[in-house]
Amino acid sequence: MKLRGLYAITDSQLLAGKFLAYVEAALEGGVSLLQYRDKSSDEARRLREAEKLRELCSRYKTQLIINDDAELAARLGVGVHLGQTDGPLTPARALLGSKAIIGATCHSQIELAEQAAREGASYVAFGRFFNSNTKPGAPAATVEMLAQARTRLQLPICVIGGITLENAEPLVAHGADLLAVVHGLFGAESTQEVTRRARAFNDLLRLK
Ligand SMILES: Cc1ncc(COP(=O)(O)OP(=O)(O)O)c(N)n1
Ligand SMILES: Cc1ncsc1CCOP(=O)(O)O
Ligand SMILES: [Mg+2]
Repeated sequence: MKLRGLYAITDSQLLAGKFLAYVEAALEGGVSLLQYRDKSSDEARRLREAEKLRELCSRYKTQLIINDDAELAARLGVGVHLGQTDGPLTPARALLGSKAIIGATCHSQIELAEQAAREGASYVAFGRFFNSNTKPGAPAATVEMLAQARTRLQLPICVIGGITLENAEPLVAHGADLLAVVHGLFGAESTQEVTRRARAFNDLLRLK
């Protein structure tokens, strides 16, 4: 099945004290991929939280992806997202097997995406497209580059960086399959608003 839809990404600071409630609210609204993104080095906590997310995801039939850490993904039997400095794709594919979802950060470079495709990525991610509070220093990408990438790549294309319900439409129109969102989803004031936003992202992608 082609990867398409809302790609919710967790943020430890933003979700402090409401982590599982907000994640479940998003899943309730419809999430295709959920990424566990925790940049801390507390491995025990990371394992504990990732296990909880795996349980929640299996209830909602959502695919769990671990950021940065192919070993943790292998331990849990889930997918992984790797940036340009998070280790090579080929050994990750060998470790996780042919069915695992493996994503690759390609910033704004189509050549990186073509290489990731050759090395077995399941999707490629471009961005940031807009200003991002979560990762302000990420290299910028443009809609023009996205349109060009769409003509050159067969793999599902994920877009990331400052995406909200107000600015996502041109990205979908220019070929994005997956909308990866932190603040635009989890920055909401209530669980009800998280669910509403998730549904609205799915409407934008014409999935529901
Ligand atoms: C879906 C998705 N796209 C891009 C990234 C960024 O990955 P990376 O460049 O490795 O940066 P960190 O997220 O690890 O800080 C991502 N995590 N997910
Ligand atoms: C991890 C990452 N990589 C590029 S931008 C970004 C952060 C996305 O978060 P937000 O949706 O809050 O901008
Ligand atoms: Mg990374």
